[in-house]
Amino acid sequence: MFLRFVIRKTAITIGKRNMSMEAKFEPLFKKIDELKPRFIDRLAKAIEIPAVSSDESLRPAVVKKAHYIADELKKLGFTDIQMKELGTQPPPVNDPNLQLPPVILSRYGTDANKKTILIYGHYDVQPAALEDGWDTDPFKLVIDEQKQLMRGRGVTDDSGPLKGWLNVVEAHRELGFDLPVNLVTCFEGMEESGSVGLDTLIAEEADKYFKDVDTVCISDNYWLGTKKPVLTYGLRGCNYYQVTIEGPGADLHSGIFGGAIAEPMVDLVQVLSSLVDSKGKILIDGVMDMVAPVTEKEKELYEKIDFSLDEMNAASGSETCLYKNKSDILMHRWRFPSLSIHGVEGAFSAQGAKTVIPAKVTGKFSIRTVPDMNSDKLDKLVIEHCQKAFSALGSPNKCKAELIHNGDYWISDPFNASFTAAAQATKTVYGVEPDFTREGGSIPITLTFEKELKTNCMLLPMGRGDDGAHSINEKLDLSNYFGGMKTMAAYLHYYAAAEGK
Ligand SMILES: C[C@H](N)C(=O)N[C@@H](Cc1c[nH]cn1)C(=O)O
Ligand SMILES: [Zn+2]
Ligand SMILES: [Zn+2]
Repeated sequence: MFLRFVIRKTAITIGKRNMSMEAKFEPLFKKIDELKPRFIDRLAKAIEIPAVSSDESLRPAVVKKAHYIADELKKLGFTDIQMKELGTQPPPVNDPNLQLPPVILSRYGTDANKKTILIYGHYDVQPAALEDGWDTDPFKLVIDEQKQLMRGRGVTDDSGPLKGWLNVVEAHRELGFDLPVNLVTCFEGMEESGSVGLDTLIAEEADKYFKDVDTVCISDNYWLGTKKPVLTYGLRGCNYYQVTIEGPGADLHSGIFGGAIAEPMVDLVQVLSSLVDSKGKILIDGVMDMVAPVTEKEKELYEKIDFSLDEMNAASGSETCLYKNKSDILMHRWRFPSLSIHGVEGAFSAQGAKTVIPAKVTGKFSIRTVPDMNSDKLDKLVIEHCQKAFSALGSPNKCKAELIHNGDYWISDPFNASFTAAAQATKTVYGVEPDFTREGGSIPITLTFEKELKTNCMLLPMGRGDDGAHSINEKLDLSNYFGGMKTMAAYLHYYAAAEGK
Protein backbone atom coordinates (compact mmCIF):
# COMPACT_ATOMS: atom_id res chain seq x y z
CA MET A 1 0.00 0.00 0.00
CA PHE A 2 2.69 2.42 1.12
CA LEU A 3 4.89 1.48 -1.83
CA ARG A 4 2.12 2.20 -4.38
CA PHE A 5 1.60 5.67 -2.89
CA VAL A 6 5.28 6.56 -3.18
CA ILE A 7 5.49 5.45 -6.80
CA ARG A 8 2.46 7.44 -7.95
CA LYS A 9 3.47 10.61 -6.14
CA THR A 10 6.96 10.56 -7.65
CA ALA A 11 5.64 9.81 -11.10
CA ILE A 12 3.42 12.90 -11.05
CA THR A 13 6.22 15.16 -9.86
CA ILE A 14 8.63 13.82 -12.42
CA GLY A 15 5.99 13.89 -15.12
CA LYS A 16 5.41 17.60 -14.66
CA ARG A 17 9.06 18.53 -14.60
CA ASN A 18 10.23 16.26 -17.38
CA MET A 19 7.79 16.28 -20.23
CA SER A 20 10.67 16.58 -22.67
CA MET A 21 12.25 13.48 -21.17
CA GLU A 22 9.11 11.44 -21.67
CA ALA A 23 8.75 12.81 -25.19
CA LYS A 24 12.04 11.09 -25.97
CA PHE A 25 10.62 7.68 -25.17
CA GLU A 26 8.60 7.36 -28.36
CA PRO A 27 11.53 7.73 -30.79
CA LEU A 28 13.78 5.79 -28.44
CA PHE A 29 11.44 2.81 -28.24
CA LYS A 30 10.85 2.99 -32.00
CA LYS A 31 14.61 2.95 -32.60
CA ILE A 32 15.05 -0.07 -30.29
CA ASP A 33 12.44 -1.92 -32.37
CA GLU A 34 14.04 -0.79 -35.66
CA LEU A 35 17.44 -2.09 -34.62
CA LYS A 36 16.04 -5.59 -33.99
CA PRO A 37 18.24 -7.45 -36.52
CA ARG A 38 21.41 -5.82 -35.19
CA PHE A 39 20.49 -6.48 -31.55
CA ILE A 40 19.71 -10.13 -32.24
CA ASP A 41 22.94 -10.52 -34.18
CA ARG A 42 24.95 -9.00 -31.29
CA LEU A 43 23.42 -11.56 -28.92
CA ALA A 44 23.89 -14.44 -31.40
CA LYS A 45 27.64 -13.75 -31.61
CA ALA A 46 27.88 -13.85 -27.81
CA ILE A 47 25.93 -17.10 -27.51
CA GLU A 48 28.27 -18.82 -29.99
CA ILE A 49 31.17 -18.55 -27.53
CA PRO A 50 30.90 -21.40 -24.95
CA ALA A 51 31.99 -19.31 -21.96
CA VAL A 52 31.42 -21.95 -19.28
CA SER A 53 33.28 -20.70 -16.21
CA SER A 54 33.06 -23.99 -14.30
CA ASP A 55 34.82 -25.96 -17.05
CA GLU A 56 38.57 -25.41 -16.81
CA SER A 57 39.10 -26.58 -20.40
CA LEU A 58 36.77 -23.84 -21.65
CA ARG A 59 38.57 -20.97 -19.91
CA PRO A 60 40.02 -19.70 -23.26
CA ALA A 61 36.42 -19.35 -24.53
CA VAL A 62 35.45 -17.33 -21.46
CA VAL A 63 38.38 -14.99 -22.13
CA LYS A 64 37.46 -14.81 -25.85
CA LYS A 65 33.94 -13.69 -24.93
CA ALA A 66 35.39 -10.97 -22.67
CA HIS A 67 37.36 -9.62 -25.63
CA TYR A 68 34.31 -9.79 -27.91
CA ILE A 69 32.38 -7.64 -25.42
CA ALA A 70 35.26 -5.22 -24.96
CA ASP A 71 35.47 -4.75 -28.75
CA GLU A 72 31.74 -4.00 -28.87
CA LEU A 73 32.09 -1.49 -26.04
CA LYS A 74 34.89 0.23 -27.95
CA LYS A 75 32.80 0.46 -31.13
CA LEU A 76 29.95 1.97 -29.15
CA GLY A 77 32.11 4.77 -27.74
CA PHE A 78 32.76 3.42 -24.24
CA THR A 79 36.08 4.74 -22.92
CA ASP A 80 38.74 3.82 -20.37
CA ILE A 81 38.13 0.13 -21.13
CA GLN A 82 40.18 -1.97 -18.71
CA MET A 83 40.43 -5.74 -18.67
CA LYS A 84 41.12 -6.32 -15.00
CA GLU A 85 43.07 -9.51 -14.33
CA LEU A 86 42.26 -11.33 -11.07
CA GLY A 87 45.19 -13.75 -10.92
CA THR A 88 44.99 -17.51 -10.63
CA GLN A 89 41.91 -19.42 -9.54
CA PRO A 90 42.16 -20.59 -5.92
CA PRO A 91 41.71 -24.28 -4.97
CA PRO A 92 39.95 -26.63 -5.34
CA VAL A 93 41.05 -26.55 -8.99
CA ASN A 94 42.77 -29.07 -11.28
CA ASP A 95 45.20 -26.63 -12.88
CA PRO A 96 46.92 -24.56 -10.15
CA ASN A 97 47.98 -22.02 -12.81
CA LEU A 98 44.48 -21.46 -14.18
CA GLN A 99 43.95 -17.71 -14.73
CA LEU A 100 40.62 -16.19 -13.75
CA PRO A 101 38.81 -14.44 -16.63
CA PRO A 102 39.06 -10.63 -16.72
CA VAL A 103 36.52 -8.20 -15.34
CA ILE A 104 35.57 -5.59 -17.94
CA LEU A 105 35.50 -2.07 -16.60
CA SER A 106 34.52 0.79 -18.91
CA ARG A 107 32.78 4.15 -18.92
CA TYR A 108 30.20 5.84 -21.04
CA GLY A 109 30.24 9.56 -20.26
CA THR A 110 32.19 11.42 -17.60
CA ASP A 111 29.95 14.44 -17.06
CA ALA A 112 30.31 15.60 -13.44
CA ASN A 113 26.81 17.10 -13.62
CA LYS A 114 25.23 13.73 -14.33
CA LYS A 115 24.58 10.84 -11.97
CA THR A 116 26.64 7.68 -12.50
CA ILE A 117 25.10 4.22 -12.62
CA LEU A 118 27.24 1.11 -12.36
CA ILE A 119 25.77 -1.64 -14.51
CA TYR A 120 26.82 -5.14 -13.50
CA GLY A 121 26.41 -8.22 -15.66
CA HIS A 122 28.19 -11.51 -16.28
CA TYR A 123 29.35 -12.99 -19.56
CA ASP A 124 30.01 -16.53 -18.33
CA VAL A 125 27.36 -19.23 -18.56
CA GLN A 126 26.37 -22.54 -17.01
CA PRO A 127 27.47 -25.75 -18.79
CA ALA A 128 25.23 -27.02 -21.62
CA ALA A 129 25.36 -29.98 -24.02
CA LEU A 130 23.02 -31.36 -26.66
CA GLU A 131 23.09 -34.73 -24.81
CA ASP A 132 21.47 -33.09 -21.78
CA GLY A 133 18.27 -32.94 -23.81
CA TRP A 134 18.51 -29.63 -25.69
CA ASP A 135 16.38 -29.52 -28.86
CA THR A 136 19.05 -27.43 -30.61
CA ASP A 137 22.78 -26.70 -30.25
CA PRO A 138 22.97 -24.70 -26.98
CA PHE A 139 25.79 -22.56 -28.36
CA LYS A 140 23.91 -21.40 -31.44
CA LEU A 141 21.17 -18.79 -31.12
CA VAL A 142 17.98 -20.17 -32.61
CA ILE A 143 14.88 -18.09 -33.20
CA ASP A 144 11.53 -19.80 -32.80
CA GLU A 145 9.36 -17.60 -35.04
CA GLN A 146 6.16 -19.30 -33.96
CA LYS A 147 6.75 -18.78 -30.25
CA GLN A 148 8.54 -15.45 -30.82
CA LEU A 149 11.52 -16.40 -28.65
CA MET A 150 15.26 -17.00 -28.81
CA ARG A 151 16.99 -20.13 -27.51
CA GLY A 152 20.59 -20.70 -26.49
CA ARG A 153 22.74 -21.01 -23.37
CA GLY A 154 22.96 -17.58 -21.76
CA VAL A 155 20.14 -15.81 -23.65
CA THR A 156 18.39 -14.93 -20.41
CA ASP A 157 21.30 -15.57 -17.97
CA ASP A 158 23.01 -13.23 -18.54
CA SER A 159 24.09 -12.44 -22.09
CA GLY A 160 20.70 -11.03 -23.18
CA PRO A 161 20.51 -8.49 -20.35
CA LEU A 162 24.24 -7.62 -20.65
CA LYS A 163 23.86 -6.96 -24.37
CA GLY A 164 20.65 -5.09 -23.58
CA TRP A 165 22.66 -2.32 -21.91
CA LEU A 166 24.96 -2.01 -24.95
CA ASN A 167 21.94 -1.86 -27.25
CA VAL A 168 20.35 0.90 -25.17
CA VAL A 169 23.49 3.00 -25.62
CA GLU A 170 23.48 2.28 -29.35
CA ALA A 171 19.83 3.36 -29.72
CA HIS A 172 20.66 6.69 -28.05
CA ARG A 173 23.68 7.19 -30.32
CA GLU A 174 21.70 6.43 -33.48
CA LEU A 175 19.19 9.10 -32.52
CA GLY A 176 21.83 11.61 -31.47
CA PHE A 177 20.39 11.57 -27.93
CA ASP A 178 22.66 12.19 -24.98
CA LEU A 179 22.63 9.51 -22.33
CA PRO A 180 21.06 11.20 -19.27
CA VAL A 181 23.55 9.50 -16.89
CA ASN A 182 27.14 8.31 -16.95
CA LEU A 183 27.54 4.54 -17.06
CA VAL A 184 30.30 2.44 -15.54
CA THR A 185 30.38 -1.24 -16.49
CA CYS A 186 31.49 -4.12 -14.30
CA PHE A 187 31.09 -7.26 -16.40
CA GLU A 188 32.56 -10.44 -14.89
CA GLY A 189 33.24 -13.95 -16.19
CA MET A 190 32.98 -16.01 -12.98
CA GLU A 191 29.47 -15.32 -11.65
CA GLU A 192 28.27 -18.84 -12.32
CA SER A 193 31.24 -20.08 -10.30
CA GLY A 194 30.90 -17.88 -7.24
CA SER A 195 32.31 -14.56 -8.56
CA VAL A 196 35.76 -15.67 -7.41
CA GLY A 197 38.16 -12.73 -7.17
CA LEU A 198 35.62 -9.97 -7.72
CA ASP A 199 35.21 -8.93 -4.07
CA THR A 200 38.84 -7.91 -3.89
CA LEU A 201 38.66 -5.95 -7.15
CA ILE A 202 35.59 -4.02 -6.00
CA ALA A 203 37.25 -3.17 -2.69
CA GLU A 204 40.39 -1.99 -4.56
CA GLU A 205 38.46 0.10 -7.08
CA ALA A 206 35.87 1.55 -4.68
CA ASP A 207 37.76 4.85 -4.39
CA LYS A 208 39.27 4.68 -7.87
CA TYR A 209 37.35 3.42 -10.91
CA PHE A 210 34.06 3.27 -8.98
CA LYS A 211 34.60 6.57 -7.12
CA ASP A 212 31.63 8.48 -8.55
CA VAL A 213 29.11 5.64 -8.66
CA ASP A 214 25.71 6.75 -7.31
CA THR A 215 23.88 3.47 -7.64
CA VAL A 216 24.25 -0.07 -8.97
CA CYS A 217 21.77 -1.70 -11.35
CA ILE A 218 21.89 -5.45 -11.94
CA SER A 219 19.89 -7.16 -14.65
CA ASP A 220 20.61 -10.83 -13.95
CA ASN A 221 17.48 -12.47 -12.65
CA TYR A 222 13.97 -13.18 -13.86
CA TRP A 223 10.34 -12.26 -13.37
CA LEU A 224 8.66 -14.57 -10.92
CA GLY A 225 6.06 -15.73 -13.44
CA THR A 226 5.50 -15.16 -17.14
CA LYS A 227 3.25 -12.10 -17.32
CA LYS A 228 3.98 -9.61 -14.61
CA PRO A 229 7.22 -7.60 -14.52
CA VAL A 230 8.97 -7.47 -11.17
CA LEU A 231 11.73 -5.58 -9.39
CA THR A 232 13.82 -7.62 -7.00
CA TYR A 233 15.02 -6.53 -3.56
CA GLY A 234 16.43 -9.76 -2.15
CA LEU A 235 18.60 -12.74 -3.09
CA ARG A 236 19.54 -15.95 -1.35
CA GLY A 237 23.23 -16.60 -0.88
CA CYS A 238 24.97 -19.79 -2.00
CA ASN A 239 27.61 -21.88 -0.24
CA TYR A 240 28.83 -24.62 -2.57
CA TYR A 241 30.58 -27.72 -1.18
CA GLN A 242 32.22 -30.89 -2.35
CA VAL A 243 32.83 -34.15 -0.51
CA THR A 244 35.44 -36.49 -1.96
CA ILE A 245 35.70 -40.17 -1.02
CA GLU A 246 38.58 -42.23 -2.30
CA GLY A 247 39.84 -45.73 -1.74
CA PRO A 248 41.19 -48.11 -4.46
CA GLY A 249 44.23 -47.04 -6.48
CA ALA A 250 42.23 -47.21 -9.73
CA ASP A 251 38.71 -47.93 -11.00
CA LEU A 252 38.08 -51.64 -10.52
CA HIS A 253 36.16 -54.52 -12.14
CA SER A 254 33.03 -54.99 -9.98
CA GLY A 255 32.95 -58.72 -10.69
CA ILE A 256 36.51 -59.24 -9.50
CA PHE A 257 36.53 -56.85 -6.53
CA GLY A 258 32.85 -56.30 -5.72
CA GLY A 259 31.93 -57.56 -2.24
CA ALA A 260 35.54 -57.63 -1.11
CA ILE A 261 36.37 -53.93 -1.31
CA ALA A 262 34.96 -50.79 0.36
CA GLU A 263 33.31 -48.82 -2.45
CA PRO A 264 33.72 -45.00 -2.38
CA MET A 265 30.45 -44.51 -4.28
CA VAL A 266 28.49 -46.51 -1.68
CA ASP A 267 29.95 -44.37 1.11
CA LEU A 268 29.27 -41.16 -0.80
CA VAL A 269 25.61 -42.00 -1.43
CA GLN A 270 25.15 -42.46 2.30
CA VAL A 271 26.92 -39.25 3.23
CA LEU A 272 24.88 -37.29 0.67
CA SER A 273 21.62 -38.84 1.81
CA SER A 274 22.31 -37.71 5.38
CA LEU A 275 22.18 -34.05 4.30
CA VAL A 276 18.54 -33.55 3.28
CA ASP A 277 15.31 -35.54 3.13
CA SER A 278 12.87 -35.95 0.24
CA LYS A 279 10.63 -33.19 1.62
CA GLY A 280 13.52 -30.73 1.33
CA LYS A 281 14.23 -30.68 5.09
CA ILE A 282 17.88 -29.93 5.83
CA LEU A 283 19.16 -32.60 8.24
CA ILE A 284 22.39 -30.89 9.33
CA ASP A 285 22.16 -29.97 13.03
CA GLY A 286 22.16 -26.25 13.79
CA VAL A 287 21.46 -24.97 10.25
CA MET A 288 17.78 -24.14 10.65
CA ASP A 289 18.45 -22.56 14.07
CA MET A 290 20.20 -19.67 12.29
CA VAL A 291 17.19 -18.76 10.11
CA ALA A 292 15.30 -15.56 11.01
CA PRO A 293 11.73 -16.29 12.19
CA VAL A 294 8.79 -15.45 9.91
CA THR A 295 6.90 -12.34 11.03
CA GLU A 296 3.16 -11.66 10.63
CA LYS A 297 3.93 -8.51 8.60
CA GLU A 298 6.13 -10.50 6.26
CA LYS A 299 3.39 -13.10 5.62
CA GLU A 300 1.14 -10.39 4.15
CA LEU A 301 3.78 -9.61 1.50
CA TYR A 302 3.62 -13.11 0.02
CA GLU A 303 -0.16 -13.09 -0.19
CA LYS A 304 -0.11 -9.96 -2.39
CA ILE A 305 2.31 -11.33 -4.98
CA ASP A 306 0.86 -12.29 -8.36
CA PHE A 307 1.82 -16.00 -8.63
CA SER A 308 0.20 -19.42 -8.58
CA LEU A 309 0.96 -23.12 -8.23
CA ASP A 310 0.05 -23.50 -11.91
CA GLU A 311 2.81 -21.07 -12.90
CA MET A 312 5.26 -22.94 -10.70
CA ASN A 313 4.28 -26.24 -12.34
CA ALA A 314 4.51 -24.74 -15.82
CA ALA A 315 8.01 -23.41 -15.11
CA SER A 316 9.24 -26.74 -13.69
CA GLY A 317 7.48 -28.77 -16.38
CA SER A 318 5.97 -31.05 -13.73
CA GLU A 319 3.60 -31.35 -10.80
CA THR A 320 6.31 -32.16 -8.29
CA CYS A 321 6.13 -29.02 -6.17
CA LEU A 322 6.47 -29.81 -2.44
CA TYR A 323 3.96 -27.12 -1.43
CA LYS A 324 0.48 -26.33 -2.64
CA ASN A 325 -0.17 -22.78 -1.55
CA LYS A 326 1.45 -19.64 -2.91
CA SER A 327 2.90 -18.30 0.38
CA ASP A 328 4.57 -21.61 1.22
CA ILE A 329 6.07 -21.87 -2.26
CA LEU A 330 7.40 -18.30 -2.18
CA MET A 331 8.77 -18.62 1.35
CA HIS A 332 10.60 -21.81 0.46
CA ARG A 333 12.05 -20.20 -2.66
CA TRP A 334 13.00 -16.89 -1.07
CA ARG A 335 13.32 -16.87 2.69
CA PHE A 336 14.16 -20.41 3.83
CA PRO A 337 17.43 -22.15 3.00
CA SER A 338 17.51 -25.13 0.64
CA LEU A 339 20.07 -27.86 0.09
CA SER A 340 20.49 -29.23 -3.44
CA ILE A 341 22.59 -32.21 -4.50
CA HIS A 342 23.99 -31.42 -7.94
CA GLY A 343 26.07 -34.35 -9.08
CA VAL A 344 29.00 -36.67 -8.66
CA GLU A 345 32.34 -36.17 -10.38
CA GLY A 346 34.18 -39.38 -11.17
CA ALA A 347 31.12 -41.63 -11.19
CA PHE A 348 29.92 -43.56 -14.21
CA SER A 349 27.18 -41.45 -15.80
CA ALA A 350 26.94 -42.40 -19.46
CA GLN A 351 24.39 -44.63 -21.17
CA GLY A 352 24.78 -48.38 -20.95
CA ALA A 353 25.91 -50.66 -18.13
CA LYS A 354 29.58 -50.24 -17.26
CA THR A 355 30.50 -52.67 -14.45
CA VAL A 356 32.98 -50.47 -12.66
CA ILE A 357 33.76 -49.53 -9.06
CA PRO A 358 34.87 -45.88 -9.26
CA ALA A 359 38.03 -45.31 -7.22
CA LYS A 360 37.42 -41.67 -6.35
CA VAL A 361 34.12 -39.81 -6.36
CA THR A 362 33.29 -36.21 -5.50
CA GLY A 363 29.74 -35.27 -4.55
CA LYS A 364 28.71 -31.66 -5.19
CA PHE A 365 26.01 -29.92 -3.21
CA SER A 366 25.08 -26.38 -2.25
CA ILE A 367 23.03 -24.59 0.36
CA ARG A 368 21.05 -21.45 -0.55
CA THR A 369 21.43 -19.19 2.47
CA VAL A 370 19.07 -16.61 3.96
CA PRO A 371 18.97 -14.06 6.79
CA ASP A 372 20.36 -14.54 9.54
CA MET A 373 22.61 -17.46 8.58
CA ASN A 374 26.29 -17.04 9.28
CA SER A 375 28.37 -18.31 6.36
CA ASP A 376 31.46 -19.36 8.38
CA LYS A 377 29.34 -21.13 10.99
CA LEU A 378 27.44 -22.89 8.21
CA ASP A 379 30.69 -24.16 6.65
CA LYS A 380 31.79 -25.54 10.01
CA LEU A 381 28.45 -27.29 10.60
CA VAL A 382 28.41 -28.77 7.08
CA ILE A 383 31.99 -30.03 7.08
CA GLU A 384 31.68 -31.51 10.59
CA HIS A 385 28.40 -33.17 9.61
CA CYS A 386 29.99 -34.83 6.54
CA GLN A 387 32.97 -36.05 8.55
CA LYS A 388 30.67 -37.44 11.26
CA ALA A 389 28.36 -39.13 8.74
CA PHE A 390 31.37 -40.72 7.04
CA SER A 391 32.97 -41.85 10.34
CA ALA A 392 29.70 -43.54 11.31
CA LEU A 393 30.10 -45.83 8.26
CA GLY A 394 33.31 -47.33 9.64
CA SER A 395 34.76 -47.32 6.14
CA PRO A 396 38.50 -47.74 5.44
CA ASN A 397 38.20 -45.18 2.61
CA LYS A 398 39.30 -41.55 2.93
CA CYS A 399 36.85 -38.63 3.02
CA LYS A 400 37.37 -34.89 2.59
CA ALA A 401 34.61 -32.28 2.72
CA GLU A 402 35.36 -28.69 1.64
CA LEU A 403 33.82 -25.41 0.55
CA ILE A 404 34.25 -24.58 -3.17
CA HIS A 405 32.84 -21.05 -3.10
CA ASN A 406 30.37 -18.93 -1.24
CA GLY A 407 28.39 -15.74 -1.78
CA ASP A 408 26.22 -13.85 0.68
CA TYR A 409 22.48 -13.39 0.67
CA TRP A 410 21.23 -9.83 0.15
CA ILE A 411 18.10 -8.02 1.17
CA SER A 412 17.40 -4.33 0.72
CA ASP A 413 14.75 -1.76 1.29
CA PRO A 414 13.14 -0.99 -2.09
CA PHE A 415 12.22 2.59 -1.10
CA ASN A 416 14.84 4.61 -2.94
CA ALA A 417 15.20 6.66 -6.13
CA SER A 418 16.57 3.75 -8.14
CA PHE A 419 13.68 1.36 -7.36
CA THR A 420 11.18 4.21 -7.91
CA ALA A 421 12.74 5.04 -11.30
CA ALA A 422 12.65 1.36 -12.30
CA ALA A 423 9.00 1.11 -11.24
CA GLN A 424 8.17 4.17 -13.36
CA ALA A 425 10.06 2.72 -16.31
CA THR A 426 8.21 -0.60 -15.95
CA LYS A 427 4.85 1.19 -15.85
CA THR A 428 5.79 3.22 -18.94
CA VAL A 429 6.80 0.16 -20.95
CA TYR A 430 4.46 -2.57 -19.71
CA GLY A 431 1.54 -0.46 -18.47
CA VAL A 432 1.53 -2.13 -15.03
CA GLU A 433 3.21 -1.45 -11.74
CA PRO A 434 5.77 -4.19 -11.01
CA ASP A 435 5.55 -6.63 -8.13
CA PHE A 436 8.40 -6.32 -5.64
CA THR A 437 9.91 -9.78 -5.27
CA ARG A 438 12.85 -11.64 -3.79
CA GLU A 439 14.88 -14.13 -5.81
CA GLY A 440 15.76 -17.67 -4.79
CA GLY A 441 18.97 -17.61 -6.84
CA SER A 442 22.18 -15.83 -5.92
CA ILE A 443 24.28 -13.01 -7.31
CA PRO A 444 27.22 -13.21 -4.92
CA ILE A 445 28.57 -9.74 -5.56
CA THR A 446 25.45 -7.69 -4.77
CA LEU A 447 26.19 -7.24 -1.07
CA THR A 448 29.83 -6.42 -1.83
CA PHE A 449 28.78 -3.53 -4.10
CA GLU A 450 26.56 -2.13 -1.38
CA LYS A 451 29.21 -2.46 1.33
CA GLU A 452 32.24 -1.28 -0.62
CA LEU A 453 30.63 1.49 -2.69
CA LYS A 454 28.30 2.52 0.15
CA THR A 455 25.38 2.66 -2.22
CA ASN A 456 22.20 0.78 -3.16
CA CYS A 457 21.71 -2.05 -5.62
CA MET A 458 18.54 -2.56 -7.60
CA LEU A 459 17.70 -5.72 -9.57
CA LEU A 460 15.88 -5.09 -12.85
CA PRO A 461 15.14 -8.47 -14.46
CA MET A 462 14.62 -8.89 -18.19
CA GLY A 463 13.46 -12.50 -18.68
CA ARG A 464 10.60 -14.62 -17.37
CA GLY A 465 10.37 -17.25 -14.63
CA ASP A 466 9.97 -20.03 -17.19
CA ASP A 467 13.09 -19.14 -19.21
CA GLY A 468 14.91 -22.27 -18.11
CA ALA A 469 18.05 -20.55 -16.83
CA HIS A 470 20.67 -23.23 -15.98
CA SER A 471 18.34 -25.79 -17.59
CA ILE A 472 17.90 -27.21 -21.08
CA ASN A 473 16.43 -25.10 -23.90
CA GLU A 474 17.13 -21.80 -22.12
CA LYS A 475 15.06 -19.11 -23.83
CA LEU A 476 14.34 -15.40 -23.85
CA ASP A 477 11.08 -14.17 -25.34
CA LEU A 478 11.63 -11.47 -27.96
CA SER A 479 9.07 -9.31 -26.16
CA ASN A 480 11.18 -9.54 -23.00
CA TYR A 481 14.43 -8.72 -24.83
CA PHE A 482 12.91 -5.64 -26.43
CA GLY A 483 10.62 -4.71 -23.51
CA GLY A 484 13.61 -5.17 -21.19
CA MET A 485 15.78 -2.79 -23.24
CA LYS A 486 13.04 -0.17 -23.31
CA THR A 487 12.68 -0.51 -19.53
CA MET A 488 16.44 -0.12 -19.09
CA ALA A 489 16.41 2.99 -21.31
CA ALA A 490 13.46 4.58 -19.48
CA TYR A 491 15.05 3.69 -16.14
CA LEU A 492 18.18 5.69 -17.02
CA HIS A 493 16.04 8.75 -17.79
CA TYR A 494 13.77 8.47 -14.75
CA TYR A 495 16.74 7.92 -12.47
CA ALA A 496 18.58 10.92 -13.96
CA ALA A 497 15.54 13.13 -13.28
CA ALA A 498 14.85 11.85 -9.76
CA GLU A 499 15.91 13.59 -6.60
CA GLY A 500 18.32 11.59 -4.48
CA LYS A 501 20.05 8.30 -5.17
C1 LIG B 1 20.51 -15.37 -10.46
C2 LIG B 1 21.77 -15.51 -11.32
N1 LIG B 1 21.44 -15.29 -12.68
C3 LIG B 1 22.36 -16.86 -11.14
O1 LIG B 1 22.03 -17.77 -11.87
N2 LIG B 1 23.27 -17.02 -10.18
C4 LIG B 1 23.90 -18.27 -9.87
C5 LIG B 1 25.14 -17.91 -9.10
C6 LIG B 1 25.85 -19.00 -8.41
C7 LIG B 1 26.43 -20.07 -8.94
N3 LIG B 1 27.01 -20.72 -7.92
C8 LIG B 1 26.76 -20.05 -6.85
N4 LIG B 1 26.07 -18.99 -7.15
C9 LIG B 1 22.97 -19.14 -9.07
O2 LIG B 1 22.09 -18.63 -8.39
O3 LIG B 1 23.13 -20.38 -9.15
ZN1 LIG C 1 23.16 -14.88 -13.94
ZN1 LIG D 1 23.04 -18.25 -13.64
